[in-house]
Amino acid sequence: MDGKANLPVPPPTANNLIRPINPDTTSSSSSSFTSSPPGFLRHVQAALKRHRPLGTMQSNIRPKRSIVPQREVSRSSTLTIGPTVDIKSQDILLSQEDVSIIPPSISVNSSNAFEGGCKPFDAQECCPNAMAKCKDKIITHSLQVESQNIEGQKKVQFSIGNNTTALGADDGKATELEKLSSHMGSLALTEMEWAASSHLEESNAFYQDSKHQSVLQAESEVSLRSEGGVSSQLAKRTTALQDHLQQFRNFLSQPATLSSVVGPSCATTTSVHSSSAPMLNSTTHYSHSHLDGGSNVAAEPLKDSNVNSHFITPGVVKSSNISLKETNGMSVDQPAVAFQGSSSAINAGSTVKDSDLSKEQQGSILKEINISKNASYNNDKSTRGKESADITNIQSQAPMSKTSFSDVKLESSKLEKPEKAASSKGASAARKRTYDPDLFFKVNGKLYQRLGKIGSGGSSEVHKVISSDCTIYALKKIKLKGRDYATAYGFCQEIEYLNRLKGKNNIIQLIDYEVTDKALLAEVMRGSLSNKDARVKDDGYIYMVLEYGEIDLAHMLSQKWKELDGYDQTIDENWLRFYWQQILQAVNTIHEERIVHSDLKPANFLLVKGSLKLIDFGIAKAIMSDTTNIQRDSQVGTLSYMSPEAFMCNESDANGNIIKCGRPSDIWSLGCILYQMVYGRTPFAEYKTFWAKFKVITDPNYEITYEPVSNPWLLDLMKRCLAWDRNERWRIPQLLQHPFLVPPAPPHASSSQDQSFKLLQFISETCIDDPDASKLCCQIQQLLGDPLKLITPHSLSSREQQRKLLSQMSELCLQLQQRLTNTDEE
Ligand SMILES: Nc1ncnc2c1ncn2[C@@H]1O[C@H](COP(=O)(O)OP(=O)(O)OP(=O)(O)O)[C@@H](O)[C@H]1O
Repeated sequence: MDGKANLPVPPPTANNLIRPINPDTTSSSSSSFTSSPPGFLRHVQAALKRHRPLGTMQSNIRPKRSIVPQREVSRSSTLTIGPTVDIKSQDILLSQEDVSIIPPSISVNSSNAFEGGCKPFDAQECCPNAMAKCKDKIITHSLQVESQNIEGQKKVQFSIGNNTTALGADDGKATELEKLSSHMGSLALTEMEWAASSHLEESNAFYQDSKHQSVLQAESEVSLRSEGGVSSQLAKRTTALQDHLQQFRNFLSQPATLSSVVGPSCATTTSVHSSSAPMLNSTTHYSHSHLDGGSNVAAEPLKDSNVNSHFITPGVVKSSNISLKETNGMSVDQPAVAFQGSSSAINAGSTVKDSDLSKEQQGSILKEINISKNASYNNDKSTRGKESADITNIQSQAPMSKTSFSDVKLESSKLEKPEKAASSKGASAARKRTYDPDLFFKVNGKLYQRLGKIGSGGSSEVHKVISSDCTIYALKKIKLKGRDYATAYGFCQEIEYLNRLKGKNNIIQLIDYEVTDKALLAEVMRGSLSNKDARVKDDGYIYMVLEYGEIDLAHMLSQKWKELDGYDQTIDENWLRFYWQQILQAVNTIHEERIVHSDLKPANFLLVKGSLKLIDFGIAKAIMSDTTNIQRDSQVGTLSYMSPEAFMCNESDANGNIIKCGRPSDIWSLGCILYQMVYGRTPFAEYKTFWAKFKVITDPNYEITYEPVSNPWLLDLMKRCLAWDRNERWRIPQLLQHPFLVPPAPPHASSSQDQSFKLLQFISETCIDDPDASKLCCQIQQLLGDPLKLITPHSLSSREQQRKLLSQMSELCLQLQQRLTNTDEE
């Protein structure tokens, strides 16, 4: 679904003064753009308000403040685009289940979904085109409550079209706007400031006034300079701005993936060319915008403002690395280049004159772009070498379609060289690359912008983040400080397991990780731990960047039960089969790798692109090669899903043997999950406290209650998993072949088989309520009807194989006979 196309268009009102969008410059649907002017007018007004000392336009624009409420527009947009999940009710259900040990996992709710400060569409602002690509992704992936979507959507609209429409909206203010365009550089920044201040209003916990003011001040300075008021103080006074620029620059300066720069999916971008009257250019071809931008710079540097406010994250003005992308895009000559609109920040920067400027103004378009970059970042020479490296790097990946551009690229490299030298000379001015930890996580040098907290487990917090190539990930952060080394070691092991399970489809994929305590990690990787009892003193963290899951099974189940509520229905068997099979396959994958998960529960199965994947190997253990069980230092798992042996781990059984946990312990947990899928509650849900649960689960004579279900195989399946004696529990390969998942094939038509099946059919009909007998009938039927399932066609001719099959058959017949005798006696 094209989220943009679904944005509602507000009815035209007297106040909604929208200049028609020039069709020449707008190639995509304009519906989304027309919805944004009011927001942008507010935005322009805010910008102008801050420019009071520079002009007198405020009074002209003030009346516009009352225009169409943005939020209403946004709200309806959200409703058409994003599926919402009633998190609260699910949480309630979960909390019933995990009463004593682990709280429900996904705690996305209105209060915490964006805890951490940054709202999802900050990312849109950082990299609008790539965000256009992943806008839907964000919306559909989000488990955000409506109010958050509203905020986010508002920003979508803002970033899509508000600049243009707002600038074009008010004919009456054209003169002022033209005047204003001479301050476009500052306006661009002021718009950014608006965005920042808007964030400030909306999430003031994260953007302090002081920071904002410093951006504001620096921006004003830049605009003053753009009027010719160049002064040597500028360098100093723009420092605050540079800091903010630097933060986002760091974010964008990470190696960009090719797709983020040139992918056709980055097709929606907006730029406003003030010099040719405010226009909207939604699917702007790069070459076009590039030429525009370039010529504007040359002719009227002060007017050249490809005004675009995308490149603001709250409190952070985007940096000139945007221009790197632009440069890259230029060499690619692809339509719709990501970051095309970035020239606002760049060109705003270009109004700042420095010694390089006059030389470069004479040069090619590329040179002009470099001017912008150089001007914006003149003070940041220490990082410029890196920038140019980035350029080269990105360009080397980009397909070249025009020779002229290749020349430009070379020229670009040449231009960079003297600056590299200058940068090394200017090392004293070098500033440390910084980033705001409230807004970003840094993992192995890569920045990930926070989008909100997804949930927190017993030991970690998990955040939704976006990378510089606009991919959404989950970032799990585990604090090590204060933990004993053994526990910290366990956390590191999760990394080891996830590395081992890389490429396995049904296991969540680890994208990147960092253990800040390198010594600890080294020990884990070596498989040794010398300092077991000591506590981690340093402020160490483990960061894990993971594939992002949209929803977990716990929430899916609770949704499913909510749907069925009041209809007196049981859960759809095919739905159950579909997901149960995926659950089994995921657990089979780790069991084959000799890993026992030990904390299987619905919350640890995540839906990623339609498939269930297993997460959270925090307490998983590897099975030693000489055993099938593992010994644990402590009780583990989530109470409602814990096996009897997990409760009694390391104790002695009746025969004096040490009780260990192994794969069967996971099978028990799977039984509890299946039970919950069938009945909507776990088998011991009625026992609320730890001790009550402990008592019944560890009692071998306790009978689990199974309400009648229409399919006896389903009942049988649950019992196979929830056998108290761990040796009686089925293993996953058997479970995958259980008749519930693999229903017996109907009898073949051949007459000889017919006869044998008739006998079996007759027997199975008489013991329909006896799953054991039915299963035996089914196995005999399979053996008779399709022995090749068990052996190869070639081996069927071998006498030995035939004897084996016959003995298998007689064994099954004997068991069936015995079973029928037993039921008669009962
Ligand atoms: N890759 C992911 N994508 C989306 N959400 C995730 C992801 N990983 C974890 N989560 C969410 O965060 C919650 C906590 O994560 P996880 O279970 O890994 O942490 P934990 O501290 O080990 O938790 P637990 O208390 O279960 O031991 C999960 O239940 C899940 O809702």
